[in-house]
Amino acid sequence: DETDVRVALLKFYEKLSNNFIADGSFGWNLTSDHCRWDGIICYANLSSVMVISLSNRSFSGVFDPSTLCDEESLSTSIKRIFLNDNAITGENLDEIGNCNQLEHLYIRGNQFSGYLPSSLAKLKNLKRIDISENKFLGDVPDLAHISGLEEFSAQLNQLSGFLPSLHFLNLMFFNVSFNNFTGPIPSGGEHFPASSFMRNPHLCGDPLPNYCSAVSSESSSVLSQSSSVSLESSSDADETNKSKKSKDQIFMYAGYVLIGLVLLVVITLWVCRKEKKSKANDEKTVKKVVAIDDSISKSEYMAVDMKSGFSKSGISADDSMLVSSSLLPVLTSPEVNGLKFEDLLKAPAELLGRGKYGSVYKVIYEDLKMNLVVKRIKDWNISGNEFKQRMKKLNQVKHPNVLPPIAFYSASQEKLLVYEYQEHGSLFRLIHGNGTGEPFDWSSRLYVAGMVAEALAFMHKELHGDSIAHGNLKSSNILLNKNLEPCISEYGLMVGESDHYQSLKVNRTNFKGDVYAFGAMVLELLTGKMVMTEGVDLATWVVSAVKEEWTVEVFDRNLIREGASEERMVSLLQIAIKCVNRSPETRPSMDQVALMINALKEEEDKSMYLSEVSYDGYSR
Ligand SMILES: Nc1ncnc2c1ncn2[C@@H]1O[C@H](COP(=O)(O)OP(=O)(O)OP(=O)(O)O)[C@@H](O)[C@H]1O
Repeated sequence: DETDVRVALLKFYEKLSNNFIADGSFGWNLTSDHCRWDGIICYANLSSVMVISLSNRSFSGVFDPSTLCDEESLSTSIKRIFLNDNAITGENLDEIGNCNQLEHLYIRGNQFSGYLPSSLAKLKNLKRIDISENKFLGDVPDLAHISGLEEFSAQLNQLSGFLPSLHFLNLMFFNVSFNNFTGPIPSGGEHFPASSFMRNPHLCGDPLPNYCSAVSSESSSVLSQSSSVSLESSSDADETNKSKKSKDQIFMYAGYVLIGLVLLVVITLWVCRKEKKSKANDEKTVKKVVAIDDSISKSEYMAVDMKSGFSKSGISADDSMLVSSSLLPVLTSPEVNGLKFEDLLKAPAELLGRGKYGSVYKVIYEDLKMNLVVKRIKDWNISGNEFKQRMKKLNQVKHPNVLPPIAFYSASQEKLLVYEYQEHGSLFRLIHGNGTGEPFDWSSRLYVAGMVAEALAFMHKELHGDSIAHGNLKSSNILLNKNLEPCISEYGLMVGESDHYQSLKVNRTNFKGDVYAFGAMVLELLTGKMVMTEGVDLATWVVSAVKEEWTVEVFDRNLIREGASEERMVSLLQIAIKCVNRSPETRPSMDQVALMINALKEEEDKSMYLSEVSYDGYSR
């Protein structure tokens, strides 16, 4: 009953705030509706609690899960608990296992200590857990049977023992760096970057640079059956390994010295001959240019734009000859292994778009199962080396709703990026019509907004340290993949600020710039209007319409006609308006945005479910 729920929540609050008796200042008291308390989100039309969101509130007391999870109406309703970035302690978290609906548990950046509760294994619905930046000790309970787990973040603790074997292929976030884990990285772990495992002195195997010795692997398989066996055999193996390594190192350094000497001789010879050859080279260059142009004109399918685009480009004849015999660095797809720059030049191509910063071509490459898209970026102010580093970095960060480049090419004046062609078009086409009159209903729009927000939040989190934002987020860069799910394309190709944003003085090339662009895109979804039409900016128009209390007028007529929930459309509008705040510091982070949209999605799902149930005559 509701009073029991409030009593339980107040008990939880008192412990969290160090026995500070709730005085109502926080909005929590026995007589008010708990669904309106700060930090509590309930299901739509119900009084059951779905989310407890109390991150970053300076709590320094104890998290006692029994206060929540022993109260039946809470344990069967709570899906998400967020207590990040407080100074909360807690050693006995055992009762958390009774909150069996829990999907997200975020307690990052607190003072938790002691062992992780084995009852975590009972949370069969768990999707995301972040216990990083605490002082947890000992083994991680076996979570292998929780097949829906998407995130396991446990970095910066004092956890030890063997790594749990999780369903690595389903995991989107995994990080156990800065702990004391031992033994080989379980299979599937190699899909994550080394930074997910680093600073665990006794971990070994792919993707870490240190191999596992046979002894340590064997002992690990024995040890994995019995966690109380000593680690002596593995330290013997370490010794053997060390002496083997030092011999290997001597050979390696000798090799380096030899290669260095050979290089020195080659360079000296080359410098001496260069002067003599320079005259002859001038003649050759002319011949090479002719040869390249010949090969292009021989290709009967090549679209004129692509041909002239490439041949007029800043690629010098020497560069072109060089790449025509070398392969394009392939990032993800093994299917394009062996792809050459020359192959791209020869393949039939169709211009998809030409912008201020370059052009995009669809390339039909018959040897592959897929069609390709080649994005040519001109005058990108980034060195070849930086570009390669960036591509490598982006390649390490994978999200199912972010389209990765599959290969790239870098020359002095331009860069090429190769993507897989997505035949279902872009979000821009879906919103502004493609002539087919396909309906784009409210729940699909909300779904798209939520998915893009989650994917962007993921990229921001993973690339925070490298400061790589999307930089050019807009509906034409959201493509529908083969499952018709939205996919963010062109992440990290910061090509400067696009014109209309420049006029608004919005810096797009940082994370808060992405938040602005995301907000503008959500406004486009809600209104069905272009982000910029004849110099009028959508965000400014919407904000002034809302001030004038014309809120309902801004929504796309199709949404009104469909009978979409006005309450939830207004909630999404308010989230978007927060994102397009003129002051970057005031904009929420993408993590917060994703959280808000997901809560809205849950409300939408719940209300659809309720209306279906009452329609079927089962309810009340
Ligand atoms: N991988 C892809 N598959 C299918 N269509 C794509 C792909 N990449 C881009 N496109 C489409 O090609 C068109 C041109 O892309 P381009 O990136 O030049 O346009 P833009 O996003 O409007 O401009 P820019 O990104 O340069 O600011 C767009 O309609 C875009 O949706």
